[in-house]
This record gives sequence, structure tokens and C-alpha cells, in this order.
Amino acid sequence: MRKKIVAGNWKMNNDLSQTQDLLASLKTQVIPEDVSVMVGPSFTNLYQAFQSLKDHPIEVIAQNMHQSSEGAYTGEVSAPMLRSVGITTVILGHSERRAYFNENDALLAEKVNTALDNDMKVIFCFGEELDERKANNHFNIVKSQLEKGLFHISKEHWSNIVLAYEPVWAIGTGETASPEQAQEMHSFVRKTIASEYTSQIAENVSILYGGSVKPNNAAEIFGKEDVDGGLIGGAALDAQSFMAIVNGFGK
Ligand SMILES: O=C[C@H](O)COP(=O)(O)O
Repeated sequence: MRKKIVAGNWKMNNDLSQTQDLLASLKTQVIPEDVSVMVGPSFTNLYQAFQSLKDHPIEVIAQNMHQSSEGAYTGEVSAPMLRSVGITTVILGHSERRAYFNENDALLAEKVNTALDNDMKVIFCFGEELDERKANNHFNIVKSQLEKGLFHISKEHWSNIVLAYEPVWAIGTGETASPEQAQEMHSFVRKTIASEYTSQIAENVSILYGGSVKPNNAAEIFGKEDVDGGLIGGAALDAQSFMAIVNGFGK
């Protein structure tokens, strides 16, 4: 049975003191047993966050990492560095990384390999832009992102992969994909994985939806058969909103 997951991507928000405040609020919450809850603070606050949540079911994850494990890459952070502060899950391929930092499919394929080589789990993000959806090209775009960035991995590595479908037009815009649009794409992705790999792999991988998920729409989107949770941006910055999304999902 696949895991239900709600992951908060804090993006470039929250300094140390704000991070401590948000973690303190989250730590008072009871986490439903059937939902894996994750939060992704900035690099500077990962160590503090990991230490703070050590005895708590919420997992601390990273938002990005470099494709090399070490070297002369000023300003970058490697997979072994993340591991050294307790982090074992990383988000890769977020549309903001693709758009603002020129991360293309080939680079993401390298990053995926480095993460897996370092025994890390990957939340692999993908999704189409608005003009691509309007041109009815969204399935091709998503298939291509998966084929070029992820489908080189071996069958054995799929247990370390979580997928996150994030239509770019829905991120931070207040405009969500409808539950039907999310389900349609998630089902397409699952079928694509079944044909490239096996139906068992396709059935077991969690596929999250991301893009303007809020407490008032989460339950309906997460209620769809192939939606296994969410990657939450803005609403994850507020403990009450985030926990309302988590609790609306847990049974
Ligand atoms: O990583 C999270 C997504 O980009 C969604 O962000 P959002 O919930 O602010 O739209």
C-alpha cells in the first residue's frame, strides 16, 4: 500500500527564529499515524530543525542539493553534507529550480543519481506551464520530464522515489488544478510508470499534488484515487493551516 504524504516546502522563507517558532508550534501537534509529514526549511536551518524534531514523527527534508558529492562549487550544498546533519530526503526538480536556476532534465537526472548513490530519498517534481496546458500538450511535457530526468533509474531504486505533480500555473497563484485535473494527470503518470517499469512499481509509488493546496481544498484533491498527498508551499508556513491539511487527510 502506498504512503500518504504531506510535505511542506518552506522555500526561501523563515530565518532561524521564525523557523524555531514554526517548529515549536508543529511539535505540539499530534501527527496522524497514517500520514508521513515532512517539512523542508532552508539550508541554514536544517541542522537546527533536524535536532529539534529528532524525537518527533515529522521528517526534516532538504529543498535541493548539488549534483556532485564534493568539490569547488562555491555556494553549493552536497548530498553527503545533508546526510551529515541527518537529512535523508531531498526535493529535486521543483519548477522554481527549473525556471530560475536553469535546472534542465539532464542536470536533474544527475542529481537524482547522486541522491540515490548517497542513500537519499527523492521527491521528484514535474509539471507543465500554462501555455503547455492550453496547447493540450501537458501529458507530453510531463512524460518527457519523467523520461529524461527519472526513468533512467533501476527498478530497485523506485522505493526511494516520491513523485510530485506541480502544474506551474497553480504554484503560488491561488489557482489550483481541479481534483479531476489532478487525478487525470496522476493516473496518466501511474500508467506511464507501469508501462516503462512494472504495474507493481506504479501502484507503490506515492504521487503528491502541489499548487495552491489550502485547508479548504486539500481533502477534495487528496480524496482522488491516485493522489497520495501534497507538496505544500504557502500554507505550510503557518502551523495551523499546515496541520489542518495534514489532519484533513489522516483518518
Ligand atoms: O513546493 C510547493 C509548491 O510549489 C506549491 O506552492 P504553493 O502551495 O505556495 O502553491
